[in-house]
Amino acid sequence: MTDSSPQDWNIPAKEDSPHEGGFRADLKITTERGGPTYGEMIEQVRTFMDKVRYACPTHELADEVIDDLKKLNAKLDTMLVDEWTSPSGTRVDLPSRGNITLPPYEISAGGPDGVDATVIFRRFHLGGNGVAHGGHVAIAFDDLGGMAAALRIGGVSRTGYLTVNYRSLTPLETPLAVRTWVDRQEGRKLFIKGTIHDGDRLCADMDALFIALKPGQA
Ligand SMILES: CCCCCCCC(=O)SCCNC(=O)CCNC(=O)[C@H](O)C(C)(C)COP(=O)(O)OP(=O)(O)OC[C@H]1O[C@@H](n2cnc3c(N)ncnc32)[C@H](O)[C@@H]1OP(=O)(O)O
Repeated sequence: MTDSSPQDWNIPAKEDSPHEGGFRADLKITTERGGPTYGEMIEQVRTFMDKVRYACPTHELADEVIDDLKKLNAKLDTMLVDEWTSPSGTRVDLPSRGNITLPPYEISAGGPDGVDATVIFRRFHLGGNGVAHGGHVAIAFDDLGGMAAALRIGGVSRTGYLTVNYRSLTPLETPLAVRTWVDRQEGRKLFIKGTIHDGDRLCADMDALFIALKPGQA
């Protein structure tokens, strides 16, 4: 935590926050929270992060940006809610459900047989030499692999392990085809596979284990 605005991030859930265990048990889907321009707000933050990644500000400009950001942070401080009622992660109408921490993806098909999505790694997902950081590739697989597991079992699971094979370079700012699916299930264990393609070229594939949470499990 920086400077003068200490923040208790562990804001307790309210009584009507429908959660149980490690993830929300009763996923109340709404596209209302955060208002009609929430997606544009998230997009502006992503664009800002793109600029930050490549900008070399003067001392004066850095100070100006710091002042502006302090004002914005103070504005958001007035509206912080617990994680269960934050729109980030539940806005199914937005790329990556409005979750700012994820590379933006859009789902084209999803069900018990798997998930098809298009992901775009942004400029701020740069690893080096103009291509995506491998960790960000793994994040895309983790979320979309978890989604394939969730759609199979109709409940939540946590990642046990996740192996990524980086087969070729993963470009930035390019729509990439992601597919994740349940390869097999043994009780609570869901063995998930996934691929990311740039056109016909395989960029990476995934082999993961997700474990369905028991009721109330953290
Ligand atoms: C739609 C949105 C999707 C979002 C998806 C995001 C998913 C995430 O990122 S989750 C965050 C990262 N993951 C974590 O933090 C998980 C941390 N670990 C845990 O909480 C626990 O270890 C947990 C819940 C995974 C499993 O614990 P528990 O419920 O006690 O199960 P446990 O009895 O140990 O294991 C169940 C089975 O899985 C096996 N198993 C567990 N972990 C592993 C592993 N890493 N490798 C291989 N097998 C494993 C066990 O051997 C056991 O097998 P069997 O039934 O054949 O004996």
